[in-house]
Amino acid sequence: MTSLTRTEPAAYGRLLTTAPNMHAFMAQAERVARTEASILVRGQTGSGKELVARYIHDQSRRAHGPFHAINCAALSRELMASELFGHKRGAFTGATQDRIGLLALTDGGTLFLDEIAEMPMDIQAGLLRVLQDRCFTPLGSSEVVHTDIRLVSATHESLRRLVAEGRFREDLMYRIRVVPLYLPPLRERPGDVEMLLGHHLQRLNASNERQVRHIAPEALEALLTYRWPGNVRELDNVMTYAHAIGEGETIALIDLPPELRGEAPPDEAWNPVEEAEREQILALLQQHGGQRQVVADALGISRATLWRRMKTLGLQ
Ligand SMILES: Nc1ncnc2c1ncn2[C@@H]1O[C@H](COP(=O)(O)OP(=O)(O)OP(=O)(O)O)[C@@H](O)[C@H]1O
Repeated sequence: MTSLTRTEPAAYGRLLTTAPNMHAFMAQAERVARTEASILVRGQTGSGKELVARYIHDQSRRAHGPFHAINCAALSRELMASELFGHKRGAFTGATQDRIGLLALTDGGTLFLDEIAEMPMDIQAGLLRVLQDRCFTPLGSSEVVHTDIRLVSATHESLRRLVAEGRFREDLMYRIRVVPLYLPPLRERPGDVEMLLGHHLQRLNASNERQVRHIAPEALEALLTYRWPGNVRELDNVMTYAHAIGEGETIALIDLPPELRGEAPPDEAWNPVEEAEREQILALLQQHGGQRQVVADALGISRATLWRRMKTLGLQ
């Protein structure tokens, strides 16, 4: 069995790494943090872009000012406009009260705009005005509000390509990517997968009954050779799953999700009843440190039935 070697990572705020290219990346982030330049972090999903933005804020002269983050992909056009610019009561149906937007709330601080490529064109125009003239107008108001924000944006897409396709304003692109930073994906950070496996196991051991001490060699091989398209977030989820699903001190290959074992995931046809059952079993496994007998007792079924249900639900 393989016990993970515990390499002490460097911590940049909450971002942990042991990789030389990441130390270089964070040193660069630290240097630009001290300027007022707008920064665009380019990186894959789950690779830590928000942690980088937070670190830049904490290292900047604005560290004592506010830090706010907004994910442009998660909001409708209307909600994004009102989140950012705020609105006056009566500005639209449902606006029953005045609302102060993030652009005003972040005055003197740093605003992190995640997935900026998803920002609709008319909101882009409003943001450009903030960067050029340091002012904006809340929805339904004629008042001009002044604000002093430092912008850190992030995208997993090429803004140049979006500009060429007419989906992103060229003038705004130049304003927000004064300094572009390219965050390496997890698979290009030497040593980080192993370090993060150890880190997450320690965290999971601390909050669960099950105490994992080893990873079986073939499971470790699968974890180290996987491409991690969802980066650190995916690694975190995979370890939470493996910790909940297996038993005893060792994570075995069978405890890993199918994609890590080189298999297609179980039938994707979504079944809400099965989904609810899957969640219930996972929650109980987590709660009882992976002890299947206790989980079977809690569900009022035999251990063999639990095993069969878990197999049907793609949990083993
Ligand atoms: N190097 C790291 N060390 C420890 N935790 C990390 C690291 N990178 C990311 N994480 C964790 O992984 C998760 C995803 O990170 P984060 O939200 O910063 O990624 P992101 O690139 O902004 O994701 P998205 O593109 O989906 O918005 C968070 O829980 C974060 O704490």
